[in-house]
Amino acid sequence: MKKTITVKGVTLGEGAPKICVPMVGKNLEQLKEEAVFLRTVDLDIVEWRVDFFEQVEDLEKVKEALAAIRKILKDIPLIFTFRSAKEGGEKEVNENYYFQLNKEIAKSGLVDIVDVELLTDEHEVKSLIEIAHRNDVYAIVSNHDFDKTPAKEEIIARLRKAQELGADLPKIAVMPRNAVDVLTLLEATNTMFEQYADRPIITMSMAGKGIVSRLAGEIFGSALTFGAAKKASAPGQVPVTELRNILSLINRSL
Ligand SMILES: O=C1C[C@@](O)(C(=O)O)C[C@@H](O)[C@@H]1O
Repeated sequence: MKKTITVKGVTLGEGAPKICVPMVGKNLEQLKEEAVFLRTVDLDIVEWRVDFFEQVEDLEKVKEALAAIRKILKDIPLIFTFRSAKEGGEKEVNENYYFQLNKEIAKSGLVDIVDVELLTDEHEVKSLIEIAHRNDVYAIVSNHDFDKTPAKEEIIARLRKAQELGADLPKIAVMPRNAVDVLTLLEATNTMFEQYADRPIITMSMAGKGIVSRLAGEIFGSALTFGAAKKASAPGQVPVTELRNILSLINRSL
């Protein structure tokens, strides 16, 4: 039996992939509005993409905004993600602040999952995961290639590296240049799921060409899919309502 992960009643790694919608507000007012709107959307998990927040470099402001978001979202599972510019995000901060921010938030009791990028300081990644676990917070260890799709072996190696570092949810997002690249991502996902995944994994091939990877996770082995409510946080995200219908259709066909 493969392990599943349950966050506030939402189980990843069982049945249809769960739907995560990113929040991309720039300031407190926009974030509050977004959170209120998201309460009306059929989603399973919310991700706060804090790199979109104008005051992300002020830890106290981040905590304040987070408290406001949590108050509105109530018991919806929440992922905290600072996506660096080099991996497709909005901003770059120095690595010290990146880890300080994530560690403080992991200790805050306000989030359920933190996302940490694989290609950062290994020692710091491990230490952040330890802190997260001590505070009952799960860790995604993620990697993004907005330029290309690495070889199957490389995709698997990165997901396994994330496992080795202690990730609860290894994740990789890659950019396809052609249809074969989409197959490469799906094949890597399937092999990882069949042979090495003792815990749920998250994979996607981005942009229009990669769409099948955001829909067919239940077949190939990806536990979470990112959908768009108002504004997408990455190319290729499918509107949530359509996403839920397709995920259910696939689930019923299996
Ligand atoms: O890592 C991911 C996946 C993603 O890049 C996507 O392609 O859907 C969207 C991001 O918000 C999230 O942090």
